[in-house]
Amino acid sequence: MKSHQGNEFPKANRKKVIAMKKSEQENIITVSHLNKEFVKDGTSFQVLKDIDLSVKKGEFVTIVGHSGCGKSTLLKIICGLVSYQDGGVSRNGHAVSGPDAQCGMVFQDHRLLPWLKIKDNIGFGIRNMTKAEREEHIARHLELVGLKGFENAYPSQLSGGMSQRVAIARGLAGNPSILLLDEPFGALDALTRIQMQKEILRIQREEKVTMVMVTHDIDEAIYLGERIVIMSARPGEIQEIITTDKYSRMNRGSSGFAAYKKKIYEHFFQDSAEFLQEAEYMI
Ligand SMILES: Nc1ncnc2c1ncn2[C@@H]1O[C@H](COP(=O)(O)OP(=O)(O)OP(=O)(O)O)[C@@H](O)[C@H]1O
Repeated sequence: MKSHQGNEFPKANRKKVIAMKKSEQENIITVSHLNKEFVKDGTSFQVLKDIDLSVKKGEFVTIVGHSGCGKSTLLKIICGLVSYQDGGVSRNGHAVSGPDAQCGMVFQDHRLLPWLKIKDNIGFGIRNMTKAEREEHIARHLELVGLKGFENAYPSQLSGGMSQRVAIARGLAGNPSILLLDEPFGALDALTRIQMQKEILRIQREEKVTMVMVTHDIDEAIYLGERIVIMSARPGEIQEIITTDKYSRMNRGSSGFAAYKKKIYEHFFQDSAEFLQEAEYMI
């Protein structure tokens, strides 16, 4: 494998991805034969191995896998925040060469700037707008995430769920065609989390944004994922991609939902049937 550390992106891959893209017009994200190594204490170790993943425009894809299998790294590579060794990554038909406004990202911790009001956190990256346009744009995004009236509040005055709403608004404020979400609801209580899952689907529908979400919550992965990507332990490889149907996915009590759950558990626990039985008994 060719070694490639730092923030440069392999030139050969750019051409390869652009050529490949012409035959796959409908894919807004294309990851092909991606490998990623990190170096720790002078020794390199492989984090991602031969990742092939295409995401269609408007799709909602979820990713599940063991801790440390490289899920966040994969999102950061797609976003252009982290470089890679081999393979190709393209967004909107262009090889990724760094972060840009076409791709927003939301992290588990909201990363709001505590000294800025909510409206200024959302508007932080907005350029090329008049003051009036900017204010209108921010107001629209606050309304989108259900926080109308909170423009002058500070992050410390918001709950965890509200802060994540602001982070989502900020991620969408640059009008990206892709929003990558890295465990965005991981720190929320169960009820707020379910509420946020509904909200993110509504937002995706209204904004027509393609979304890829990493989650540790298998129910969440099923409920949101039109396709669920299951990754192996490090080095992370794609083990299976499950395509879900809307009815089963969105009905948590349905037999279809339970079948998806069983299938996913089987990847992570050898005795999944026993595990599920035990879980039921304990309830
Ligand atoms: N910048 C870095 N330098 C060195 N090693 C890194 C770096 N970023 C991540 N790693 C390592 O790469 C591996 C994958 O990390 P990553 O955060 O992508 O995993 P993950 O699947 O998202 O984990 P989790 O589910 O626990 O968040 C881990 O072993 C991590 O320590």
